[in-house]
Amino acid sequence: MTLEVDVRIPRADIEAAFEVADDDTAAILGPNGAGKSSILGAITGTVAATGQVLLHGQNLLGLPPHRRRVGLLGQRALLFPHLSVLDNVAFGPRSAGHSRRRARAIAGEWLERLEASHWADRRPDQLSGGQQQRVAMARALAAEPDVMLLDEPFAAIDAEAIDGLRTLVRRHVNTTCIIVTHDLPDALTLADRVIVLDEGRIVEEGRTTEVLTRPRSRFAARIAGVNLVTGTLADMTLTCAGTTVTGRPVEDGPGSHGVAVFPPRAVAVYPTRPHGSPRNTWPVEVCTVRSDGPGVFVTANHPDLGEVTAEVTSSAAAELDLQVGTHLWFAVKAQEVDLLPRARQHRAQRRPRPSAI
Ligand SMILES: Nc1ncnc2c1ncn2[C@@H]1O[C@H](COP(=O)(O)OP(=O)(O)OP(=O)(O)O)[C@@H](O)[C@H]1O
Repeated sequence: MTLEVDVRIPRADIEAAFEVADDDTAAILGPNGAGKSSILGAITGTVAATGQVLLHGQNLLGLPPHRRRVGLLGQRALLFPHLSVLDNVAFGPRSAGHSRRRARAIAGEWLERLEASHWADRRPDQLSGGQQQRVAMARALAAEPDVMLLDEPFAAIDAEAIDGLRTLVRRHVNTTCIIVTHDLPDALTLADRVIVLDEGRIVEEGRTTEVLTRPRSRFAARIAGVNLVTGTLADMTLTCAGTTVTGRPVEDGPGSHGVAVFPPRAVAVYPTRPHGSPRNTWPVEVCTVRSDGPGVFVTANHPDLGEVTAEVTSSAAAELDLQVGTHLWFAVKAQEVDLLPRARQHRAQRRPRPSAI
């Protein structure tokens, strides 16, 4: 369902209007205090707002929070400490009017989908933070929300658990969704579109890869400023037109669409083809040269990969003939390249909701 947001939030002078298309995911990015959580609060009903939040043509602002069919997963799991994991997850279906038995059956199914059924009888304090967050995700999804809001859902999770949780979100959050994040991989792997908020106003909005490759706002430039190449993933490669980019192994398997991400400082620049070179060695033609502080950014075109930017020191720049049209070689070590599955491409792999049991 398409979500149309056009709200004013008096507590912090926030005014924002945007739309999230049916079953799309939008990432809201922005500096601390920009108003990201307040906007989610306006949608859930915990923050006072005027204007409208339209879903099925109905203005959610006129409804009490429990009737909005909006699910929220925040930084902390906030499970009910006195209930078992199963009963925590059954809470949503039970509140929606299902019998206790049916609510537990739905909860059991969600726990299985999120690979958490072995904790069904435990209490929340017997689980790690990452495990609790997985249960909280099951609890939110078991209520079958029309819209899912994720407010920095991995911010308090140990680094090694984040990839697994992100994969679960990709597979199982199959409804219109907004994620607030500071993390580039979250935006790239989960969001179709990016909305950048600063001081309560939207300063930039667009398709994720476009905003992150050509950021116009200072904030997007700060978290992006990376090279992104889109293509088809295999275990350790991404193929774009006829060129293969080798990187670190990817979890989400061969055949899916993905993106190779590497920072300009990882790109080495040579006037001729380097010997004993890394796997990723590409002939390019310079299109722009820009100085920024101590670094010089050289953007060059490759016939398959498109524009790639390298950052070199000013002394290295002086030794190279950096004119528009100069032919150079760019080289990037495979361990500097992150391969990530793209947001949209997993829609087909997503499973139906388990309410059909
Ligand atoms: N309960 C509150 N009452 C009044 N003002 C608040 C309240 N909570 C937050 N604010 C103000 O609202 C503004 C936006 O805060 P919000 O938490 O929405 O920003 P954010 O972009 O989510 O920030 P962060 O990334 O730090 O979580 C800030 O100026 C903040 O001081």
